[in-house]
Amino acid sequence: MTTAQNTPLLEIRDLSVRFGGLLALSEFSLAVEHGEIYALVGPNGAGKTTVLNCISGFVRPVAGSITFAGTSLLPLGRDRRIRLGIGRTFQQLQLFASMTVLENLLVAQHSAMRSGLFEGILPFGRAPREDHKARTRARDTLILLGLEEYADTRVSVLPHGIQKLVGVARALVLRPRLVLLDEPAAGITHQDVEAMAQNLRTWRKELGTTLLLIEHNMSLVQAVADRVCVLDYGRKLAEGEARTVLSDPAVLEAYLGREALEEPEVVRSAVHEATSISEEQEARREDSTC
Ligand SMILES: Nc1ncnc2c1ncn2[C@@H]1O[C@H](COP(=O)(O)OP(=O)(O)OP(=O)(O)O)[C@@H](O)[C@H]1O
Repeated sequence: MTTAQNTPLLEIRDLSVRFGGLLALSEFSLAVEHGEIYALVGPNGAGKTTVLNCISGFVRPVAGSITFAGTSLLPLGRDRRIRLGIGRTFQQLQLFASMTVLENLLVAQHSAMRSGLFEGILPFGRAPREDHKARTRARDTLILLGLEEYADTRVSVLPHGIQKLVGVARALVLRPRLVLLDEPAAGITHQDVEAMAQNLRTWRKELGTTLLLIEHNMSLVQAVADRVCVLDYGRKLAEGEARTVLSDPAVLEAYLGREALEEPEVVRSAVHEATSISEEQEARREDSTC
């Protein structure tokens, strides 16, 4: 193992963010290892998206540092961060709805080219060989995500679950080292959640991508996350293996409120919910680590 791999791929130290009088993040620290699937969870307004926004450059913290692959991120603009290998999906998908799936992936690469991500690649039309490369990469990404049948379909007519996958494909087509996923399971069916869990494991394995995801869907978190961090009021409340962290009374209280915690039945069912990883999920987790 090289020295670079001995240090975390992403390291956040003592990050604080203010929005006017609101302290959205307070001395928040986090380290994500190479190849890890790391989940950030917590109640609404806890500060999860703010963490992702700080990493990708949409929000500037008032204090702290973020290091990615040994490079300090905070002095860098958003394009530079993408060029370093940080990809991202959004809660609001931000796809071009009137374009086809393939065109969305080509546009993503085109934008990256313009910002210098793929140095030497010229815009479409002017360099047919490079256009061919971009199309090949887009098609490969669609195959990896099982989306090839939708390549020539307009995004607007696709079901929401498929659109979410297209959002992920758009991030993965640039082959990021780290991908930030903002609620990949939001608004998708139970069946799609299963598929999403399988996908996350496949992407990690096939592309060697490290994944940092925000998620409210605890089934998905338990199925895929190597580690979980719970945020509450901008502070880290707990961190560790999903099953342990999600049954921690302090975590349950943050989600359910103190009154609910005093109701043994509520606690029992919440703990059950938080710890009931099916045998099937366990088996798949073991498969993916082979
Ligand atoms: N641009 C902004 N301006 C002002 N306040 C903001 C801004 N962005 C976030 N906030 C506030 O900061 C706090 C943290 O927000 P954030 O979106 O990071 O939470 P979250 O954990 O992602 O919530 P959710 O799960 O509901 O998406 C919230 O109180 C939110 O209202």
